[in-house]
Amino acid sequence: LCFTFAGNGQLPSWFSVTSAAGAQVREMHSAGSLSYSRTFKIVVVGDSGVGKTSLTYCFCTGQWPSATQTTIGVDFRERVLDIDGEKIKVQLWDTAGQERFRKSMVQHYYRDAHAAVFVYDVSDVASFRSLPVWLEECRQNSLGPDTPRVLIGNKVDLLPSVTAASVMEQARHLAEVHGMPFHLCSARGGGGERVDAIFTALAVQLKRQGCGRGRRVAGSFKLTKAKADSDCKILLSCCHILSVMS
Ligand SMILES: Nc1nc2c(ncn2[C@@H]2O[C@H](COP(=O)(O)OP(=O)(O)OP(=O)(O)O)[C@@H](O)[C@H]2O)c(=O)[nH]1
Repeated sequence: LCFTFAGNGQLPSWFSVTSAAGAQVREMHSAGSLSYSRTFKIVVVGDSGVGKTSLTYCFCTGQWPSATQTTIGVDFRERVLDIDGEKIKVQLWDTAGQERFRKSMVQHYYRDAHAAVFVYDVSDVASFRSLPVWLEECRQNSLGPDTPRVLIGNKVDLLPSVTAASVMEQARHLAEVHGMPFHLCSARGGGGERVDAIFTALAVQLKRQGCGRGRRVAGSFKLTKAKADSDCKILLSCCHILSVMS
């Protein structure tokens, strides 16, 4: 119900070479058998419907999701990138935008996160106005100004309006004030490359900052922290579903 390990062996294994901020990045869609030396945990937050699921799906699978459903609790999507010769798992935590599906789980989403991605919908001013709330939630969970953060204005494929343009200016300003890069993109039709570039650049930045060391031994599937993490997440999300249902 809650878990989508997109790309886990479901996708054609292809990769291409590109560069992000001067780094050599081999992009490979994650397969279950791929080994990696460390994991970057990135939380993706924003109002319900801004496109968090679509963006994370797009990055991890290279495809546009034919349909999405409101996220309950959290979804996990992963992709292994080869950055400067090191295989790194980029784990995107696609969190629920709706308050009733977050509740007491919030602190677990943020625990040990290396970066946060804030998303708003350029066609929905309210989703932009909510950003301070998401920034504050992150700050309260130890993802403050020292943590790499990115602001994304999604759905630029929708017709531009005067309001959208003025909101973009305000978004630029907000990003500047909070010291984070601001990107416009679309998870829909043809926007995949841009989405790729945004998340890849963030992963490169995390590598340069030395994040995620000492998490998992490459190729080892016995007693790994990743396995324990994964089991923990399943348990936590089950508890959350039960609490929502009751
Ligand atoms: N036109 C357009 N529609 C998009 C884009 N990204 C997402 N959508 C649509 O917006 C709707 C919501 O997308 P989701 O990805 O489910 O949004 P979300 O932020 O994950 O929502 P919650 O799970 O409720 O927090 C869906 O109908 C998507 O198809 C985009 O870039 N352009």
